[in-house]
Amino acid sequence: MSKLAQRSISLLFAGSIVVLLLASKSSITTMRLSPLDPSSYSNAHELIIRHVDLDWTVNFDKSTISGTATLHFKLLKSELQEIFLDVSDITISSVAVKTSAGEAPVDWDVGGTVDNIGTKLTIYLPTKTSGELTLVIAYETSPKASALQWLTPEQTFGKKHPYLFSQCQAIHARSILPCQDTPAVKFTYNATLRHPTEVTGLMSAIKVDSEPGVSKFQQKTPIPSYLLAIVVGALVSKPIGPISSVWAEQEQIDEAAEEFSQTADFIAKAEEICGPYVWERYDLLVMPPSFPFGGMENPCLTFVTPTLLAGDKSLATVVAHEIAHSWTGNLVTNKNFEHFWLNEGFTVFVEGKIVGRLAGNASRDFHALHGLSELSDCIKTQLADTPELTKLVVDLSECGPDDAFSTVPYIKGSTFLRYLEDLLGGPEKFEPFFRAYLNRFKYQSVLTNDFKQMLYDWFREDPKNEVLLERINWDTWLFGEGMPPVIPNYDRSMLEACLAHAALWAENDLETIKASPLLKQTLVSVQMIEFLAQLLEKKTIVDLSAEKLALLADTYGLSSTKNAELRFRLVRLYIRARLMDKMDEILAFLNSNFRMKFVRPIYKELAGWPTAKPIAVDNYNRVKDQMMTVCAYTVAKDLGLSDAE
Ligand SMILES: CC/C=C\C/C=C\C[C@@H](O)/C=C/C=C/C=C\[C@@H](O)CCCC(=O)O
Ligand SMILES: [Zn+2]
Repeated sequence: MSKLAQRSISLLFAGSIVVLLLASKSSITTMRLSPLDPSSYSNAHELIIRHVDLDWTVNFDKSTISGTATLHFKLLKSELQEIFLDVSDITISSVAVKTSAGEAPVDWDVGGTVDNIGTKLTIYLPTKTSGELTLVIAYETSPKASALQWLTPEQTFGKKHPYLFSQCQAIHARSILPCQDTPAVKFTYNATLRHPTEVTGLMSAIKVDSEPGVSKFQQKTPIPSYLLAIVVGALVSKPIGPISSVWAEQEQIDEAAEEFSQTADFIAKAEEICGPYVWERYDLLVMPPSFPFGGMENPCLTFVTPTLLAGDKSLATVVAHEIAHSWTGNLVTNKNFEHFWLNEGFTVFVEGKIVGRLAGNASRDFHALHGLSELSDCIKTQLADTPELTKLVVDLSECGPDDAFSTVPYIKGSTFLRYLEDLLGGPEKFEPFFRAYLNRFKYQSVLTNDFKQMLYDWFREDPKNEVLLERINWDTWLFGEGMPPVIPNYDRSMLEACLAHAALWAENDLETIKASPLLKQTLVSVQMIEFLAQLLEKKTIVDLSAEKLALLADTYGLSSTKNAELRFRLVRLYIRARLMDKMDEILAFLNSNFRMKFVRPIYKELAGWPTAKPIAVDNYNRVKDQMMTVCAYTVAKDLGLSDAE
């Protein structure tokens, strides 16, 4: 973890920088900021936020949000004298304790900034307190708040109105409000949002009231801070199900409604698997192309990338994934991001079950096998220099969650659950346990041990399971590096055609390929994606030339495809073939969206091609201001640019 280990620390007192230290690796190698969460300063073992009232004004002219956050705490300890909160690039103007008698200002200071983590806000309580406590904090965010992206009208489809959106996971909520920015703590929230009258404001909550320029929201189900979300822009909506509408700019609304027409079916299957849906609404919002992820499970309003708009619903499984989060992640939440697999591995597992129920078990297994291809690619490329990040449970005491993010918790985690399901008697035995686990831990935050303990308690009811439970090598699954230690016995029927096509193109010259009867076989979109993924996995491809890739693109209609997963892989083949003639096409895809899943591997591959690297760096410098902070930061690292180290 050496490259990640360095966290620079600066001390600030009431806004002014006093000392700047660069912590040496050795002085902080075992630093854990708080007992519950290595990525948070909060003393959440001593008090917890139960409810937040936000009064926010969105200032497009300054690219800031200003207003107040009223934090309602429950104290877990008597005689508490200090409260530690997380902040990042926030300017605080006042902190007051609120009682029935009014508001009384209290002392506070900020200090101890750790790179990629943020700053500690200490609030000094005047009298020894116990029970409950309410703090009112008046503040303004920075134009560079890492959770926010501000778009000019020119950067939107409609070109008329500005646009603001947030992405708080994992630890960026601290850049939009002072809080205990740890998933160990859950709170309900109410918000009053003031914004220009011509645009619409939405949040990860139910809209309870609106008048021109003011929208009010209520989230009655407790959420961790990373699920706080806001969007303000020229948005319209279209109903797509009994509890669902899709939101987008006018130009994309019809396309989006069609692409995501299976939403209600996904919800129905998810309820069969997980239990009743508690969030009242499930709306979707199609984001601008700079949204850095495929989807974000913001409660009541999932955010999705426009790169899902393939035209044939082939990428809509991301919506099934986000729906599954309504239980796994949003109801039962990882206590800190070292146990992120409890959110993501569980969600991919449910996503697979939704696919299985709607399209059959062959599709479920194909989906899982495709996940393993993505995992293998990620381990060999993105994580080649940081094998410790291929563990299911990672150590975040030395690096920020954004640095540790990968597909490992998703795919290794879901593979582990499938292994457990197969071992312990299949879906018939495992699903009742799974539902009971969700029911037991709903509204709570959990660690891996909570899951393990419940699994043992449940399956030990039948003594015959003892011998099966003994077979589980928890240590290797949780702390072993690399690919999963056991690959379940998946149905490979849909994969075979992908392997055959990949072998054909990798092992043969043009004439042999042209004559192959395999070319008459039709592959569905998801098989096409997997076929290209398999081709990219090949160590050598015979005659990887412009002609061969032109024939490939032509044969499978790749040049004109709208499918971003296909374009992503085609572009990577162009780079592998060192096709400088294709640089415009490569850059066009690279600049068409800033979803990290796509742009990071492409930049990384360009960085490994000496002639192309300066072009990639130059392109990055030109467009980085259009990226979200997390994307700009991680791509800079992938390109080996020093300011990201
Ligand atoms: C083991 C990793 C530890 C911590 C990482 C946790 C969060 C990291 C952060 O960068 C935020 C991630 C947010 C993800 C949101 C949605 C994903 O499901 C998208 C997956 C990739 C994609 O499809 O684009
Ligand atoms: Zn997810």
